[in-house]
Amino acid sequence: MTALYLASRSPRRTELLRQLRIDHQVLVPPAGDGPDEPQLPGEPAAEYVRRTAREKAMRGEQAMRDLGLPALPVLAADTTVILDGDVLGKPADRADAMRILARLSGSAHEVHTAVALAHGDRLLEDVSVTTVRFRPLAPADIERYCDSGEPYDKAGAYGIQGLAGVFVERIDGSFTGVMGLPLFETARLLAKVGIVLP
Ligand SMILES: Cc1cn([C@H]2C[C@H](O)[C@@H](COP(=O)(O)OP(=O)(O)OP(=O)(O)O)O2)c(=O)[nH]c1=O
Repeated sequence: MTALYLASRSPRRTELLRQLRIDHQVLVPPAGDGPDEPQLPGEPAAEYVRRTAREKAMRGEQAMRDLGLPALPVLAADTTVILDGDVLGKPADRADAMRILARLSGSAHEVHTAVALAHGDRLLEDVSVTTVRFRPLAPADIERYCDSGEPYDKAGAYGIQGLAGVFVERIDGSFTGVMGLPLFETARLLAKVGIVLP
């Protein structure tokens, strides 16, 4: 039986929720809804990621009502890579991916994944913050990685779960959070609306 709606186009989020064996239905607002809200002037990166996750959950809940679907909790998340206070989002193109990866090379960055759960008049949220340290990347590493096609739909132009795993010297935090849905925080939110894991 469907326990919740996942308001996300991210295949990683579906996969991670499946790992918890939670029956869910993907519910994305109609195409043409546009990209995520841009960062507001002066808005700190850490607040931006939380707000974006809340807005995704609220848009999902609106879509549930508009479609006349049975009322269930709506889960959404947003993942952002932060370096020196700058938000490194999804790369616009290859040159952008190369520029982002060059910035990540040989240093540590933070990955924030905010999770929001809308249910009735409640909007619950949590955030996972992970520090990821990259080894120094040679220009040839960056070229090859961009050729793989992996950077393009991912915040910070990399996926820890794929080829970029070899760039990661260490992480301090949540692997699933870096991938897009922190399972510890997600399970804790789901418990608050009575969804227990098998
Ligand atoms: C850093 C990192 C990000 N990512 C992905 C997770 C997210 O899908 C994406 C960040 O973009 P998001 O804007 O958080 O999510 P999305 O646009 O893919 O999906 P939706 O808004 O519909 O929920 O980057 C990885 O898969 N691995 C990683 O290591």
